[in-house]
Amino acid sequence: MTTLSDAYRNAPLLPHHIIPLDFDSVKHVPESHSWENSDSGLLIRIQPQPPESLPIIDLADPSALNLVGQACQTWGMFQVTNHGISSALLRDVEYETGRFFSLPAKEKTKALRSPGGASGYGVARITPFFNKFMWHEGFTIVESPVDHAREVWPHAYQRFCEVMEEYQKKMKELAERLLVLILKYLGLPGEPHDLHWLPHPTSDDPFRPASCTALQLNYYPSCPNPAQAMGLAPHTDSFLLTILHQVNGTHGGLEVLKDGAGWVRVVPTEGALLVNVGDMLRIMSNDLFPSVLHRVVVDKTRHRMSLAYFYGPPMDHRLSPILAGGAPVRFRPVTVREYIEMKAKNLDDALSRVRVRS
Ligand SMILES: C=C1C[C@]23C[C@H]1CC[C@H]2[C@@]12CCC[C@@](C)(C(=O)O1)[C@H]2[C@@H]3C(=O)O
Ligand SMILES: O=C(O)CCC(=O)C(=O)O
Ligand SMILES: [Fe+2]
Repeated sequence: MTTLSDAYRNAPLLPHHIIPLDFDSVKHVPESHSWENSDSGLLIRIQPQPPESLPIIDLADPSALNLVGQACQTWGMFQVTNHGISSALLRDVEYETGRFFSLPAKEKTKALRSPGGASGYGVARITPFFNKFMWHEGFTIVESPVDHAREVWPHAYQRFCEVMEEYQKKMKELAERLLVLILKYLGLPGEPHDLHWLPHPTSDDPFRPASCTALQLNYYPSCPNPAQAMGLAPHTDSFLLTILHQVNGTHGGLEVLKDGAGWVRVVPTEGALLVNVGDMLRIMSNDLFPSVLHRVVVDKTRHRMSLAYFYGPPMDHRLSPILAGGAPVRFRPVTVREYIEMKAKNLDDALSRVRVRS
């Protein structure tokens, strides 16, 4: 079986593209982290637009299928309520995430991601594509975090692992529930032969191949000069769907690039989870659903945390557009593994490399 690390092995990172700055030790934004006069500096300016609120969809609503489909088509992003994730579990993951990031830098680097690996502590994977560093620390979990958690807490790693594993289990159920709706909306025919990795409504296959998933814990320290810094640089997510939980959601920080309007702030709704379309779903929808560019801005006094769960098909699955009614094909087939490798090497160009030119 191929894993996420196999896909990343061919695009290893340099050490300075793994180890985050010790943010506790700085009083000013260092040159390495100042985007003000860099190519992407223009991007930082906060737009005067009022904050946008994304559609909020109640999953218990009988018309959820259409609402979800419409939101994917217009925004590529929406919020869900009645999502089945208990507030107790959310509180537990928040607590454990905070417990990790509040450790001294020296302790956190014990869980450092290896150069060719996918999991562990470090800067965002997209860092090498920008000439400035982000005001951000991440901890990527692929399946079980036990190996890294043990390095950090040799005797007290269990609670962290239990909570993160339970959260991933619940996230997977939610992601699959959403995908079944979305694929129905796209007009998937009755017996999807090559989609046997999705749960079947009536007969669940015990030999169903494992989907490719990851959980990313994000930490954005407070920043002495937010106008100079970038929390997370503009990117689209790679997998089918991302489900985002914003800790203490009320103050936000996430922004999306909206046609004609520039960067607009997304206001989180308490208790709702945010879902966004990734590149792989864009391919499957034959470009009907946009995978929107988003970024994170930081705050002068408050740090921010978020948990992003990424759900994709199994590594060896061949992605191709689902075509309802003879539309021209916009993307050529590509396996999940190939796409992840392309993205690791080319970032934003990855999608255009699978696009069929007309
Ligand atoms: C399973 C995934 C999805 C990854 C890569 C890998 C683990 C971490 C994810 C993120 C999280 C932060 C933004 C992003 C752009 C990044 O730099 O790392 C994401 C990326 C992607 O969606 O491509
Ligand atoms: O922290 C956020 O709000 C967004 C995180 C994100 O975009 C990601 O992890 O891919
Ligand atoms: Fe993202």
